[in-house]
Amino acid sequence: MSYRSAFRADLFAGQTHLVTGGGSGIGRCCAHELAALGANVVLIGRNVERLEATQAEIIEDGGKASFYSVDIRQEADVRETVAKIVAEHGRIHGLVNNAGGQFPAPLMRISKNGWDAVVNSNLTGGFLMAREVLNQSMHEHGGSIVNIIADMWRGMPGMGHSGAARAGMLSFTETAAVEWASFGVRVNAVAPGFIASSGMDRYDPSFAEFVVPQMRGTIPSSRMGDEDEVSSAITFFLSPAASYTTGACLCVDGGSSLNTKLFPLSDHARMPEQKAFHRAVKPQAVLRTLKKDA
Ligand SMILES: CCCCC/C=C/C(=O)SCCNC(=O)CCNC(=O)[C@H](O)C(C)(C)COP(=O)(O)OP(=O)(O)OC[C@H]1O[C@@H](n2cnc3c(N)ncnc32)[C@H](O)[C@@H]1OP(=O)(O)O
Ligand SMILES: NC(=O)C1=CN([C@@H]2O[C@H](COP(=O)(O)OP(=O)(O)OC[C@H]3O[C@@H](n4cnc5c(N)ncnc54)[C@H](OP(=O)(O)O)[C@@H]3O)[C@@H](O)[C@H]2O)C=CC1
Repeated sequence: MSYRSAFRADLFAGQTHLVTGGGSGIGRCCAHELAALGANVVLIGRNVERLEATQAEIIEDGGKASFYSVDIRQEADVRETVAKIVAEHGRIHGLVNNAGGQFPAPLMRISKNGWDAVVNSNLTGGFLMAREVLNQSMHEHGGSIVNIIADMWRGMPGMGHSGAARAGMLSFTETAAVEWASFGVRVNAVAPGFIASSGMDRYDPSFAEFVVPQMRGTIPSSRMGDEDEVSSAITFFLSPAASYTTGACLCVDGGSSLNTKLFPLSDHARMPEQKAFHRAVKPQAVLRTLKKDA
Protein backbone atom coordinates (compact mmCIF):
# COMPACT_ATOMS: atom_id res chain seq x y z
CA MET A 1 0.00 0.00 0.00
CA SER A 2 1.48 3.36 -0.92
CA TYR A 3 -0.88 5.40 1.29
CA ARG A 4 0.64 5.99 4.73
CA SER A 5 -2.36 6.43 7.02
CA ALA A 6 -1.97 7.40 10.67
CA PHE A 7 -4.59 4.75 11.50
CA ARG A 8 -4.25 0.99 12.07
CA ALA A 9 -3.90 -0.98 8.83
CA ASP A 10 -6.87 -3.36 9.34
CA LEU A 11 -9.24 -0.73 10.76
CA PHE A 12 -11.91 -1.21 8.07
CA ALA A 13 -11.09 -4.75 6.93
CA GLY A 14 -14.17 -6.39 5.40
CA GLN A 15 -16.17 -3.16 5.46
CA THR A 16 -17.80 -1.28 2.58
CA HIS A 17 -17.47 2.51 2.47
CA LEU A 18 -18.95 4.88 -0.14
CA VAL A 19 -17.10 8.06 -1.07
CA THR A 20 -18.97 10.57 -3.22
CA GLY A 21 -16.67 12.79 -5.26
CA GLY A 22 -14.16 9.95 -4.95
CA GLY A 23 -12.63 10.57 -8.36
CA SER A 24 -10.70 13.69 -7.41
CA GLY A 25 -9.23 15.85 -4.67
CA ILE A 26 -10.21 15.18 -1.07
CA GLY A 27 -12.53 12.30 -2.03
CA ARG A 28 -9.83 10.55 -4.02
CA CYS A 29 -7.38 10.93 -1.15
CA CYS A 30 -9.94 9.62 1.34
CA ALA A 31 -10.75 6.65 -0.93
CA HIS A 32 -7.05 5.78 -0.94
CA GLU A 33 -6.85 6.03 2.84
CA LEU A 34 -9.94 3.88 3.47
CA ALA A 35 -8.74 1.27 0.96
CA ALA A 36 -5.32 1.22 2.63
CA LEU A 37 -7.14 0.47 5.89
CA GLY A 38 -8.81 -2.57 4.36
CA ALA A 39 -12.14 -1.13 3.19
CA ASN A 40 -13.91 -2.10 0.04
CA VAL A 41 -14.35 1.42 -1.38
CA VAL A 42 -17.18 2.43 -3.72
CA LEU A 43 -16.45 5.67 -5.58
CA ILE A 44 -19.31 7.87 -6.76
CA GLY A 45 -19.07 10.84 -9.13
CA ARG A 46 -20.05 11.89 -12.62
CA ASN A 47 -16.81 11.85 -14.61
CA VAL A 48 -16.05 8.23 -15.55
CA GLU A 49 -12.40 8.84 -16.51
CA ARG A 50 -11.57 10.26 -13.08
CA LEU A 51 -13.43 7.47 -11.28
CA GLU A 52 -11.71 4.81 -13.40
CA ALA A 53 -8.32 6.35 -12.75
CA THR A 54 -8.83 6.40 -8.97
CA GLN A 55 -10.14 2.84 -8.99
CA ALA A 56 -7.09 1.72 -10.99
CA GLU A 57 -4.69 3.47 -8.58
CA ILE A 58 -6.29 1.81 -5.58
CA ILE A 59 -6.24 -1.63 -7.17
CA GLU A 60 -2.62 -1.11 -8.22
CA ASP A 61 -1.86 -0.36 -4.56
CA GLY A 62 -3.47 -3.68 -3.52
CA GLY A 63 -6.82 -2.22 -2.40
CA LYS A 64 -10.42 -2.92 -3.36
CA ALA A 65 -12.47 -0.34 -5.27
CA SER A 66 -15.40 -0.06 -7.64
CA PHE A 67 -17.29 2.94 -8.97
CA TYR A 68 -20.65 4.23 -10.14
CA SER A 69 -21.12 7.25 -12.36
CA VAL A 70 -24.06 9.09 -10.80
CA ASP A 71 -25.23 12.68 -10.39
CA ILE A 72 -26.11 12.79 -6.67
CA ARG A 73 -28.83 15.38 -7.46
CA GLN A 74 -30.90 12.75 -9.33
CA GLU A 75 -33.12 11.02 -6.76
CA ALA A 76 -34.01 7.92 -8.82
CA ASP A 77 -30.36 7.35 -9.84
CA VAL A 78 -29.20 7.64 -6.22
CA ARG A 79 -31.84 5.17 -5.05
CA GLU A 80 -30.99 2.68 -7.80
CA THR A 81 -27.24 2.98 -7.26
CA VAL A 82 -27.49 2.37 -3.52
CA ALA A 83 -29.69 -0.67 -4.24
CA LYS A 84 -27.03 -2.06 -6.60
CA ILE A 85 -24.29 -1.49 -4.05
CA VAL A 86 -26.29 -3.25 -1.31
CA ALA A 87 -27.03 -6.14 -3.70
CA GLU A 88 -23.36 -6.46 -4.58
CA HIS A 89 -21.66 -5.81 -1.25
CA GLY A 90 -24.25 -6.41 1.45
CA ARG A 91 -24.33 -3.80 4.16
CA ILE A 92 -22.83 -0.33 3.84
CA HIS A 93 -20.65 0.58 6.83
CA GLY A 94 -19.73 4.15 5.94
CA LEU A 95 -20.79 7.01 3.69
CA VAL A 96 -18.56 10.00 3.00
CA ASN A 97 -20.79 12.72 1.55
CA ASN A 98 -17.99 14.68 -0.08
CA ALA A 99 -19.22 15.47 -3.61
CA GLY A 100 -19.90 19.13 -4.16
CA GLY A 101 -18.59 22.41 -5.36
CA GLN A 102 -19.57 25.93 -6.27
CA PHE A 103 -18.48 28.88 -8.32
CA PRO A 104 -17.30 32.21 -6.96
CA ALA A 105 -19.92 34.94 -7.50
CA PRO A 106 -21.49 37.69 -5.42
CA LEU A 107 -25.11 36.99 -4.43
CA MET A 108 -26.42 39.76 -6.66
CA ARG A 109 -25.07 37.95 -9.75
CA ILE A 110 -26.23 34.39 -8.99
CA SER A 111 -29.05 33.18 -11.26
CA LYS A 112 -31.84 30.94 -9.95
CA ASN A 113 -30.31 28.03 -11.92
CA GLY A 114 -26.88 28.75 -10.51
CA TRP A 115 -28.27 28.86 -6.97
CA ASP A 116 -30.19 25.62 -7.52
CA ALA A 117 -27.17 23.85 -9.09
CA VAL A 118 -25.04 24.60 -6.03
CA VAL A 119 -27.70 24.00 -3.35
CA ASN A 120 -28.72 20.74 -5.03
CA SER A 121 -25.07 19.62 -5.20
CA ASN A 122 -24.09 20.52 -1.65
CA LEU A 123 -27.28 19.96 0.33
CA THR A 124 -29.99 18.01 -1.50
CA GLY A 125 -27.57 15.49 -3.05
CA GLY A 126 -26.01 14.73 0.32
CA PHE A 127 -29.44 14.33 1.88
CA LEU A 128 -30.51 11.90 -0.89
CA MET A 129 -27.36 9.80 -0.49
CA ALA A 130 -27.70 9.66 3.30
CA ARG A 131 -31.42 8.88 3.22
CA GLU A 132 -31.00 6.02 0.75
CA VAL A 133 -28.00 4.53 2.57
CA LEU A 134 -29.99 4.75 5.82
CA ASN A 135 -33.18 3.24 4.41
CA GLN A 136 -31.49 0.51 2.38
CA SER A 137 -28.79 -0.57 4.86
CA MET A 138 -27.89 1.43 7.95
CA HIS A 139 -31.28 1.45 9.66
CA GLU A 140 -30.83 -2.32 10.04
CA HIS A 141 -27.08 -2.64 10.57
CA GLY A 142 -25.90 0.76 11.85
CA GLY A 143 -23.06 2.74 10.30
CA SER A 144 -21.32 6.08 10.10
CA ILE A 145 -21.98 9.05 7.82
CA VAL A 146 -19.57 11.95 7.38
CA ASN A 147 -20.73 15.11 5.61
CA ILE A 148 -18.13 17.46 4.17
CA ILE A 149 -19.16 21.08 4.55
CA ALA A 150 -17.00 24.27 4.48
CA ASP A 151 -15.82 27.23 6.52
CA MET A 152 -19.11 29.17 6.38
CA TRP A 153 -19.32 30.23 10.01
CA ARG A 154 -19.62 33.94 9.36
CA GLY A 155 -21.35 33.61 6.03
CA MET A 156 -19.41 32.79 2.88
CA PRO A 157 -19.07 36.08 0.99
CA GLY A 158 -18.38 35.43 -2.68
CA MET A 159 -19.90 31.94 -2.43
CA GLY A 160 -23.23 32.62 -0.70
CA HIS A 161 -25.08 29.75 -2.39
CA SER A 162 -22.50 27.31 -1.08
CA GLY A 163 -22.49 28.87 2.39
CA ALA A 164 -26.26 28.51 2.64
CA ALA A 165 -26.11 24.90 1.46
CA ARG A 166 -23.25 23.98 3.84
CA ALA A 167 -25.01 25.59 6.81
CA GLY A 168 -28.06 23.52 5.84
CA MET A 169 -25.90 20.41 5.68
CA LEU A 170 -24.66 21.07 9.20
CA SER A 171 -28.24 21.34 10.44
CA PHE A 172 -29.10 18.16 8.53
CA THR A 173 -26.11 16.47 10.21
CA GLU A 174 -27.40 17.45 13.66
CA THR A 175 -30.98 16.35 12.98
CA ALA A 176 -29.96 13.04 11.40
CA ALA A 177 -27.59 12.38 14.30
CA VAL A 178 -30.52 12.56 16.71
CA GLU A 179 -33.12 10.80 14.56
CA TRP A 180 -30.80 7.97 13.50
CA ALA A 181 -28.89 7.35 16.74
CA SER A 182 -31.31 4.60 17.77
CA PHE A 183 -30.38 2.69 14.59
CA GLY A 184 -26.72 2.74 15.64
CA VAL A 185 -25.95 5.35 12.98
CA ARG A 186 -23.58 8.21 13.73
CA VAL A 187 -23.66 11.35 11.57
CA ASN A 188 -20.86 13.91 11.77
CA ALA A 189 -19.43 16.74 9.67
CA VAL A 190 -15.97 17.89 8.65
CA ALA A 191 -15.53 21.56 7.72
CA PRO A 192 -12.38 22.10 5.64
CA GLY A 193 -10.86 25.56 5.37
CA PHE A 194 -8.54 26.28 2.42
CA ILE A 195 -7.28 22.93 1.19
CA ALA A 196 -4.70 22.66 -1.60
CA SER A 197 -6.79 20.05 -3.40
CA SER A 198 -6.94 19.40 -7.12
CA GLY A 199 -10.48 20.81 -6.84
CA MET A 200 -9.02 24.28 -6.40
CA ASP A 201 -7.58 23.96 -9.94
CA ARG A 202 -11.14 23.98 -11.27
CA TYR A 203 -11.48 27.68 -10.53
CA ASP A 204 -10.30 30.44 -12.83
CA PRO A 205 -6.63 31.33 -11.97
CA SER A 206 -7.82 34.82 -11.01
CA PHE A 207 -9.52 33.25 -7.95
CA ALA A 208 -6.21 31.95 -6.61
CA GLU A 209 -4.48 35.23 -7.49
CA PHE A 210 -7.07 37.05 -5.39
CA VAL A 211 -7.39 34.61 -2.50
CA VAL A 212 -3.86 33.29 -1.94
CA PRO A 213 -2.24 36.63 -1.00
CA GLN A 214 -5.02 37.22 1.56
CA MET A 215 -4.52 33.83 3.14
CA ARG A 216 -1.37 34.56 5.14
CA GLY A 217 -3.17 37.21 7.13
CA THR A 218 -6.25 35.13 7.83
CA ILE A 219 -5.10 31.56 8.54
CA PRO A 220 -3.38 31.27 11.92
CA SER A 221 -1.44 28.22 10.68
CA SER A 222 -0.16 30.38 7.79
CA ARG A 223 -0.64 27.74 5.14
CA MET A 224 -3.26 25.87 3.18
CA GLY A 225 -4.23 22.39 4.35
CA ASP A 226 -3.52 19.19 2.47
CA GLU A 227 -6.05 16.63 1.27
CA ASP A 228 -4.72 13.98 3.67
CA GLU A 229 -5.36 16.28 6.64
CA VAL A 230 -9.07 16.30 5.76
CA SER A 231 -9.05 12.58 5.02
CA SER A 232 -7.71 11.69 8.47
CA ALA A 233 -10.52 13.69 10.12
CA ILE A 234 -13.05 11.77 8.01
CA THR A 235 -11.37 8.47 8.90
CA PHE A 236 -11.58 9.33 12.60
CA PHE A 237 -15.35 9.87 12.38
CA LEU A 238 -15.83 6.63 10.43
CA SER A 239 -13.76 4.66 12.93
CA PRO A 240 -14.67 3.16 16.32
CA ALA A 241 -12.48 5.89 17.88
CA ALA A 242 -15.55 8.12 17.38
CA SER A 243 -18.09 5.56 18.62
CA TYR A 244 -19.66 8.01 21.13
CA THR A 245 -19.47 11.03 18.85
CA THR A 246 -22.42 12.04 16.73
CA GLY A 247 -23.78 15.37 15.48
CA ALA A 248 -20.32 16.90 15.79
CA CYS A 249 -18.42 19.08 13.35
CA LEU A 250 -14.64 19.06 13.15
CA CYS A 251 -13.02 22.11 11.53
CA VAL A 252 -9.89 21.27 9.53
CA ASP A 253 -8.90 24.82 8.75
CA GLY A 254 -5.64 25.79 10.46
CA GLY A 255 -7.68 27.94 12.85
CA SER A 256 -9.07 30.22 10.14
CA SER A 257 -12.65 30.04 11.43
CA LEU A 258 -11.48 31.46 14.78
CA ASN A 259 -9.55 34.38 13.39
CA THR A 260 -11.03 37.84 13.58
CA LYS A 261 -10.19 40.80 11.42
CA LEU A 262 -10.59 43.05 14.48
CA PHE A 263 -7.27 41.68 15.73
CA PRO A 264 -5.37 40.82 12.54
CA LEU A 265 -2.64 38.22 12.70
CA SER A 266 0.39 40.30 13.60
CA ASP A 267 3.89 39.80 12.32
CA HIS A 268 4.75 37.59 15.29
CA ALA A 269 2.63 34.89 13.64
CA ARG A 270 5.10 34.81 10.78
CA MET A 271 8.34 35.08 12.76
CA PRO A 272 11.23 32.66 12.02
CA GLU A 273 10.35 30.40 14.99
CA GLN A 274 6.86 30.02 13.56
CA LYS A 275 8.21 29.09 10.13
CA ALA A 276 10.50 26.52 11.73
CA PHE A 277 7.47 25.08 13.53
CA HIS A 278 5.61 24.65 10.26
CA ARG A 279 8.61 22.96 8.66
CA ALA A 280 8.75 20.64 11.66
CA VAL A 281 5.13 19.51 11.44
CA LYS A 282 4.72 19.36 7.65
CA PRO A 283 6.95 16.36 6.86
CA GLN A 284 4.59 14.00 8.74
CA ALA A 285 1.76 15.07 6.49
CA VAL A 286 3.89 14.94 3.37
CA LEU A 287 4.78 11.32 4.12
CA ARG A 288 1.11 10.48 3.93
CA THR A 289 0.29 12.71 0.95
CA LEU A 290 -0.69 11.03 -2.30
CA LYS A 291 1.10 11.52 -5.52
CA LYS A 292 -0.68 14.52 -7.01
CA ASP A 293 -3.29 14.23 -9.79
CA ALA A 294 -1.68 13.93 -13.21
C1 LIG B 1 -13.79 31.67 0.28
C2 LIG B 1 -13.23 30.53 -0.55
C3 LIG B 1 -13.44 29.18 0.11
C4 LIG B 1 -13.17 28.10 -0.86
C5 LIG B 1 -13.54 26.84 -0.27
C6 LIG B 1 -14.03 25.86 -1.22
C7 LIG B 1 -13.23 25.24 -2.08
C8 LIG B 1 -13.75 24.17 -2.89
O1 LIG B 1 -14.89 23.78 -2.78
S1 LIG B 1 -12.62 23.47 -3.93
C9 LIG B 1 -13.43 22.98 -5.41
C10 LIG B 1 -14.59 22.15 -5.33
N1 LIG B 1 -15.00 21.89 -6.67
C11 LIG B 1 -15.76 22.74 -7.38
O2 LIG B 1 -16.17 23.81 -6.95
C12 LIG B 1 -16.09 22.27 -8.75
C13 LIG B 1 -16.35 23.37 -9.69
N2 LIG B 1 -17.70 23.88 -9.65
C14 LIG B 1 -18.71 23.39 -10.39
O3 LIG B 1 -18.59 22.36 -11.04
C15 LIG B 1 -19.97 24.24 -10.40
O4 LIG B 1 -19.84 25.26 -9.52
C16 LIG B 1 -21.30 23.53 -10.19
C17 LIG B 1 -21.23 22.75 -8.93
C18 LIG B 1 -22.45 24.50 -10.07
C19 LIG B 1 -21.55 22.75 -11.45
O5 LIG B 1 -22.89 22.34 -11.57
P1 LIG B 1 -23.54 22.11 -12.99
O6 LIG B 1 -24.90 21.59 -12.78
O7 LIG B 1 -22.61 21.34 -13.86
O8 LIG B 1 -23.66 23.58 -13.52
P2 LIG B 1 -24.04 24.12 -14.93
O9 LIG B 1 -22.81 24.34 -15.73
O10 LIG B 1 -25.11 23.25 -15.57
O11 LIG B 1 -24.67 25.52 -14.58
C20 LIG B 1 -25.87 25.62 -13.82
C21 LIG B 1 -26.12 27.09 -13.56
O12 LIG B 1 -25.01 27.60 -12.78
C22 LIG B 1 -24.44 28.71 -13.47
N3 LIG B 1 -22.98 28.73 -13.30
C23 LIG B 1 -22.17 27.67 -13.34
N4 LIG B 1 -20.89 28.07 -13.20
C24 LIG B 1 -20.92 29.42 -13.09
C25 LIG B 1 -19.92 30.43 -12.92
N5 LIG B 1 -18.61 30.12 -12.83
N6 LIG B 1 -20.32 31.71 -12.81
C26 LIG B 1 -21.62 32.05 -12.88
N7 LIG B 1 -22.64 31.15 -13.06
C27 LIG B 1 -22.27 29.87 -13.16
C28 LIG B 1 -24.75 28.44 -14.93
O13 LIG B 1 -24.64 29.62 -15.69
C29 LIG B 1 -26.17 27.91 -14.85
O14 LIG B 1 -27.07 28.94 -14.62
P3 LIG B 1 -27.91 29.62 -15.85
O15 LIG B 1 -26.91 30.18 -16.79
O16 LIG B 1 -28.74 30.67 -15.21
O17 LIG B 1 -28.71 28.52 -16.48
N1 LIG C 1 -10.63 22.31 -1.36
C1 LIG C 1 -11.13 23.12 -0.44
O1 LIG C 1 -10.46 24.07 -0.02
C2 LIG C 1 -12.49 22.88 0.12
C3 LIG C 1 -13.34 21.94 -0.38
N2 LIG C 1 -14.58 21.78 0.18
C4 LIG C 1 -15.49 20.77 -0.31
O2 LIG C 1 -14.91 19.49 -0.18
C5 LIG C 1 -15.43 18.64 -1.20
C6 LIG C 1 -14.31 18.06 -2.02
O3 LIG C 1 -13.66 19.14 -2.68
P1 LIG C 1 -12.30 19.05 -3.50
O4 LIG C 1 -11.78 17.69 -3.43
O5 LIG C 1 -11.48 20.17 -3.07
O6 LIG C 1 -12.84 19.41 -4.97
P2 LIG C 1 -13.14 18.51 -6.25
O7 LIG C 1 -13.76 19.43 -7.24
O8 LIG C 1 -11.91 17.77 -6.65
O9 LIG C 1 -14.18 17.45 -5.71
C7 LIG C 1 -15.55 17.52 -5.89
C8 LIG C 1 -16.01 16.16 -6.33
O10 LIG C 1 -17.42 16.13 -6.28
C9 LIG C 1 -17.90 15.46 -7.43
N3 LIG C 1 -19.22 15.99 -7.72
C10 LIG C 1 -19.57 17.31 -7.83
N4 LIG C 1 -20.86 17.43 -8.10
C11 LIG C 1 -21.35 16.17 -8.17
C12 LIG C 1 -22.64 15.64 -8.43
N5 LIG C 1 -23.67 16.44 -8.67
N6 LIG C 1 -22.79 14.29 -8.43
C13 LIG C 1 -21.73 13.48 -8.18
N7 LIG C 1 -20.50 13.93 -7.93
C14 LIG C 1 -20.31 15.26 -7.93
C15 LIG C 1 -16.88 15.78 -8.52
O11 LIG C 1 -16.82 14.75 -9.46
P3 LIG C 1 -17.50 14.84 -10.91
O12 LIG C 1 -17.20 16.18 -11.46
O13 LIG C 1 -16.90 13.69 -11.63
O14 LIG C 1 -18.94 14.62 -10.66
C16 LIG C 1 -15.58 15.80 -7.73
O15 LIG C 1 -14.97 14.53 -7.73
C17 LIG C 1 -16.38 19.50 -2.03
O16 LIG C 1 -17.69 19.37 -1.52
C18 LIG C 1 -15.81 20.88 -1.78
O17 LIG C 1 -16.70 21.90 -2.11
C19 LIG C 1 -15.00 22.55 1.23
C20 LIG C 1 -14.19 23.50 1.74
C21 LIG C 1 -12.88 23.76 1.22
